[in-house]
Amino acid sequence: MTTPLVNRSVMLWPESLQTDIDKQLIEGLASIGWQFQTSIFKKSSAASVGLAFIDLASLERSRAVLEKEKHCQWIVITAQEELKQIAKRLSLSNVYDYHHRPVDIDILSAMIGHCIGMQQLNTSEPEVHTEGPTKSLNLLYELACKVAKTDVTLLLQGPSGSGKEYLARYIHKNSARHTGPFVSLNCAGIQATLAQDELFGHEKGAFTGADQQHIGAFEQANGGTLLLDEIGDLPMELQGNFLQVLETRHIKRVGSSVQRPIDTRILAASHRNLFELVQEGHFRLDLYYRLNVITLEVPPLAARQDDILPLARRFLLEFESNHHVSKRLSSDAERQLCLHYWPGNVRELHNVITQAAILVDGDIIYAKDIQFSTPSGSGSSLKEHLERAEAEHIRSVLLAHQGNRNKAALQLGISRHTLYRRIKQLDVNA
Ligand SMILES: Nc1ncnc2c1ncn2[C@@H]1O[C@H](COP(=O)(O)OP(=O)(O)OP(=O)(O)O)[C@@H](O)[C@H]1O
Repeated sequence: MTTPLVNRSVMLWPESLQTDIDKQLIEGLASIGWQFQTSIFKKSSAASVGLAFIDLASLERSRAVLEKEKHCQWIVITAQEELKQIAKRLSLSNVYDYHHRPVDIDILSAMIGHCIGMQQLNTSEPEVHTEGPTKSLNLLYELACKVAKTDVTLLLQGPSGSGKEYLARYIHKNSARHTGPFVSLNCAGIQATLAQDELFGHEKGAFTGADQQHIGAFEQANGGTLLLDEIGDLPMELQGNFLQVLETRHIKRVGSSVQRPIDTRILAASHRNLFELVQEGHFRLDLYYRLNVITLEVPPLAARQDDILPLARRFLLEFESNHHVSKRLSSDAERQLCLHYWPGNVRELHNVITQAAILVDGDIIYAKDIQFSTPSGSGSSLKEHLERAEAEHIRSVLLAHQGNRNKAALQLGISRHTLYRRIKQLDVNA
């Protein structure tokens, strides 16, 4: 059953528009019922779709904002002559569509409605995954499925872009909480005062400028799951409060003395080794032990070669269902993808495929159409490529076991002696 379309909120970027044509477009959309939100950094926003007016001059700043606002699907509007270049250089997975001026209001309105509808479909009828694309992910996803049935706090580790949030969403969808909200909060780079507000919320009048009550992430995710991404960056002064929430399952809004119960499953993710942060004095040991009950380790894409083509095809199918255009990879393009080292992991693969699908006119993507945003591994031999993947995998397994070589060797299925030898030969930096 489809949820009725009740959400008419649309995010707007930039917050104040420069051209009269764009202002008129927004006024026109507002006159037919769309409500615009301009406080782009407010996590409590109801909008899951945004309009972004981008030109080449503002591209870099806009990209940073759109990338940060990844819970939102963006419809990008540009000048006709800049469209192709912007599509090529922006290439973000949360860009839903591109339009150039002059924009037809009715078409844009239908597109916004369609985008919201697609997201409601995705959240109201969650796809339940039963297996990952490779054997290594199958094991990981099987374990995730088991722990999804419990409410235990989990730590998800793995390099940036490897799929930690994807795994967190999978756990949420396969849990008894799947009809509740999934909220993701990135702790990286938030100042302590702002982070406290984002996590715990505040009462009206709690501080100068608090003219409205704000519900924090713990409460927004009530009945569902909260992912605290980059937990290693949570300011030290808030780590104690967070530990207390994990233990008491109560929170206190800023400016309130009332302890409120929360029914929120908490997942924490990090691309950094939390134990190292503990040793450096940046992360509390007691919180580390509280989080480290079960750790799920997502390997880098370079260490799961078998994933590259199934994922690439999955992204093309996703493109087809969003844009109603079918594209496929030639065998030389597939070879090219397999030779790349993917330092940006699955996110990079997603971007490369989406960009190629947008830019190629025909229905086949050839090797020449594939453009990597990171240095290509295609010049290296297969041996070099495999060695890099092996080194990366050994490094991530060692990190998962806080450098314990006995445990790492056991997980890797090799002897301790072989592990020592490979660390030396491959110059693994763990
Ligand atoms: N198994 C998968 N199948 C399909 N898409 C995937 C898969 N894993 C990751 N992705 C996609 O790859 C991109 C990056 O994944 P995700 O955001 O989960 O990575 P991450 O490890 O949380 O990154 P970061 O540490 O930077 O937050 C997303 O667009 C996600 O949808």
